[in-house]
Amino acid sequence: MKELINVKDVFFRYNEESSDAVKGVSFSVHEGEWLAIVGHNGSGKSTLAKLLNALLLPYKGEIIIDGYSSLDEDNKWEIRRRVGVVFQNPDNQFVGTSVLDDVAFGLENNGFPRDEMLVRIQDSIEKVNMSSFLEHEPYRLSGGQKQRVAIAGVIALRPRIIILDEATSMLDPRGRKEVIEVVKELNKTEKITVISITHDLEEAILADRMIAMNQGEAVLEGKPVDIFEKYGEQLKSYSLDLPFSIQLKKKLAEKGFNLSGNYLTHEELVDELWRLKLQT
Ligand SMILES: Nc1ncnc2c1ncn2[C@@H]1O[C@H](COP(=O)(O)OP(=O)(O)OP(=O)(O)O)[C@@H](O)[C@H]1O
Repeated sequence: MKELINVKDVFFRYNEESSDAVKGVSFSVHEGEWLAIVGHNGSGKSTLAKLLNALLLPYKGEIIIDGYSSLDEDNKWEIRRRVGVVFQNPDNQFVGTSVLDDVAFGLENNGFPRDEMLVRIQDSIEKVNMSSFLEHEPYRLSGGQKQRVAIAGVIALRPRIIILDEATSMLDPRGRKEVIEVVKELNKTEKITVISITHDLEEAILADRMIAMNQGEAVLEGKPVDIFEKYGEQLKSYSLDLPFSIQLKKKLAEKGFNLSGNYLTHEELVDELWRLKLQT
C-alpha cells in the first residue's frame, strides 16, 4: 500500500517561551488506513492535526503528505486539498442556511463549475445518509446529523485523508454511532484514509492502528486490541480509560470466566456473554 503521510521526527512549540507541544513524533500512514491518535487533554493531539493540515509548521523535522512537504510554502494548498478536517463543535461548522448551501460553500470557494458542484453535493450528501435533509436548516439538526453534514462538506472536495479532530466528543451515544458508521463506510468503500483524534478509547477500537500521545510524545503504537491487552496500566497512567468491553473481559477473567478472543464492540461482547451463559 502506498504511504500517504510521513511524519518525521517532528517538533513544534507555540512560542519561544513555551515548551514543545509536539516532541519528536514520527509515524507514517498508508492509503486506506484508519489511524486513531489518542491522548488526554493537552497531550498534543490537536496540534498534530494542525501540523498534518499545514496550518502549523514544525520547527524541526518534516511532514510529507502524498509527496508534498509542508515545509515548502508552495505546497500548502496541495496539502489542504488532500486533507479534510472535521472539528469538534458541530455548531461552529456551518456557513449555509440549508444543508445544500452548506455543502455547496466549500465547492463554490474552490471555483467548481455549477454542474460539477451539483453532482458532488448530491453524491457527498448521499454518502452521509442526509439526502432527505437537503433543504433543512443546519442548526435544527441533531448533533450527529450536523457532523454528518460537516463530513459531507469535507468529502465534497474529495480529499484523500479525513482528520476527525474530536469530531464525536460533543455528541450523544446515538450521534456518535451515526458519525462513526459513516466514517467506517467511507474508509471501507471509498478507501478514504482516516485519522481520528480522540481521548475516547471506545472510538479508537475501530481503527487499524493506534498511537497514544502523552505530553507531546507518541508513547505507544500498535493495533488497538494489542495495546489495550498489553498496556492497560500504562494507558491509565496517561489518564485514558480502557474501553468497557476490555475492562469487563479483564474483570471476568479475574473471576475465572475467560472470554475466548477479543470482543471489542458492545454487540460482539453481548453475543459472547450469551454464548458463555448458555454453556454454564
Ligand atoms: N494556541 C496555543 N498557544 C499556546 N499554547 C497552546 C496553544 N494551543 C495549544 N497549546 C498548548 O500545547 C499543548 C498541546 O495542546 P493540544 O491542544 O495540541 O492538546 P490536545 O491533546 O489536543 O488537548 P485538547 O483535547 O485539550 O485540545 C498544551 O500544553 C496546550 O496548552
